[in-house]
Amino acid sequence: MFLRASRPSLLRTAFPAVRLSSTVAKPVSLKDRLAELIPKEIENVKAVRAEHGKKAFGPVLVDQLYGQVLTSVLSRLPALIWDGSVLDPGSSFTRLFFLSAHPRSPEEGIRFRGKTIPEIQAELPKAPGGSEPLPEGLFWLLVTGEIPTQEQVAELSRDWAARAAIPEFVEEILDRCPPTLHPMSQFSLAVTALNHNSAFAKAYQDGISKKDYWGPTFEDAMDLIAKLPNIAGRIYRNVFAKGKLPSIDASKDYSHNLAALLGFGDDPAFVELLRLYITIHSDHEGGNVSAHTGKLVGSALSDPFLAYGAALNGLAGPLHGLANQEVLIWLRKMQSKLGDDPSDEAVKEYIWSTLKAGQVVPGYGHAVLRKTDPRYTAQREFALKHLPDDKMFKLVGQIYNLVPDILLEAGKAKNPWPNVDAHSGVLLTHYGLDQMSFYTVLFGVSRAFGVAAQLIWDRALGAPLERPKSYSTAAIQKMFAGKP
Ligand SMILES: CC(=O)SCCNC(=O)CCNC(=O)[C@H](O)C(C)(C)COP(=O)(O)OP(=O)(O)OC[C@H]1O[C@@H](n2cnc3c(N)ncnc32)[C@H](O)[C@@H]1OP(=O)(O)O
Ligand SMILES: O=C([O-])CC(=O)C(=O)O
Repeated sequence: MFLRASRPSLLRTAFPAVRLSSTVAKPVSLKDRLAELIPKEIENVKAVRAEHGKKAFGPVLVDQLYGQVLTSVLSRLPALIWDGSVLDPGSSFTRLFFLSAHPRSPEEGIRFRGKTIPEIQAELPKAPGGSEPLPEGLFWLLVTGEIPTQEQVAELSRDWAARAAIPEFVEEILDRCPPTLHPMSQFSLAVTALNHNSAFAKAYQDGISKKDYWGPTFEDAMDLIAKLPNIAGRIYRNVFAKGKLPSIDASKDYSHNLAALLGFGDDPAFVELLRLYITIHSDHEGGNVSAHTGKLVGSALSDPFLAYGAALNGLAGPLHGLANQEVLIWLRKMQSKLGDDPSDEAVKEYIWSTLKAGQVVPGYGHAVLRKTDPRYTAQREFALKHLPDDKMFKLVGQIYNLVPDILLEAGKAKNPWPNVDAHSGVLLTHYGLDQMSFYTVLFGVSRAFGVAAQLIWDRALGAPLERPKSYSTAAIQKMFAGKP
């Protein structure tokens, strides 16, 4: 709301804090003042980028600090150590520093400790009668760099089952959440509250030496992973009124227990899907929002529960993990508008209408990948094997044939190909888990594996506090003023 200074004396009496000039209106509300300042600052930033954008600032260009030109600096600058997984070793560095001298790398996608998804599918231990890898084996691989034996994996299943119970007060927190509170907010609340029993926080208070940090961090990391199925199951049953939570079965693997807690334990195909799902969503090197947040918060020696609670809040954003929910909402809207069997022309028009409305096509594009996400391909192969005739699966395939050309024609997205989130919801929906606001919780259960593995190593190797330098636009202007 703006006050006109037409009657200065009256205004001064009623609003003494308002500074008046005889001619200019001054907003009294902070938001109104901000609304005035924003367009001016947008112009100012444009001018700074036009004048100084191509000037080198350390290893980067000024423009890259603001992002979007050439490529956002943060997704290219080697800045983090992350041991569990890497997207195309070497190529990002090459592209940042030797852009013109080297051909563009194809960015083939994730490797867990050097192994591609098909390789881990072949090499990691399976459940009796199962054909998908057990996430227990993936965690062993992330932590040690080694493929575990069947016995080692069985021991992890038993250990996690033994640690699975959550404190009563955490159950109460969840039971008191309104069902309208998003499942990811409930998830983050519960994980943060687990810090109550953190072995690391206690050991730190008791004066543990730096060289011993990794021990209690390991215990917390194991507790964190072990307790997630009970938290996820409780949220699912509370929010969607799905009845009483069963107990953990110590003779079953992690994914089987998670499926049972959600009410799908009797469906072997769903259990297999969860094994694949948790394995492939676990880790995507260190710079993605959730993993990086976990590492950043952990660098302050916040315990693994606090660090992972923070990571979950990042995963809950629609440009990151929540995109799997957004994909399903988008597909459902498309189906309700165009019917079950739409023509390519109708689908194209729907995709264009999304872009023209200033929205992103969910499930497409990526900050680092430059081709179809191999996690998308793994899920597509699962669908071809288990649900080839599913209508929504067919729609996902149809969209795959149309979106990349449209994104290329629109001319903004650097990667027109699908990411992991373009496919996951369709698989879950097929088995009856069609409450899309819950999907990112499952992603969160899985991502804990990667973040926890790295937190253990960060404490073992004495990783430093993370504190990047930042600059204001005014500082940039001052620094480069008058310089060619
Ligand atoms: C597990 C995961 O986190 S995977 C990613 C999940 N997220 C999604 O699927 C959401 C849709 N995708 C996107 O929004 C983006 O591709 C991201 C967030 C994944 C990557 O973002 P960026 O690294 O900034 O991508 P990029 O450099 O290609 O962006 C350049 C422009 O293209 C646009 N763009 C990128 N992807 C898309 C898309 N799928 N639909 C429409 N526009 C897009 C960006 O919004 C940006 O526009 P702007 O210049 O107006 O700001
Ligand atoms: O790597 C990224 O930025 C996003 C992503 O795909 C993930 O975290 O799984």
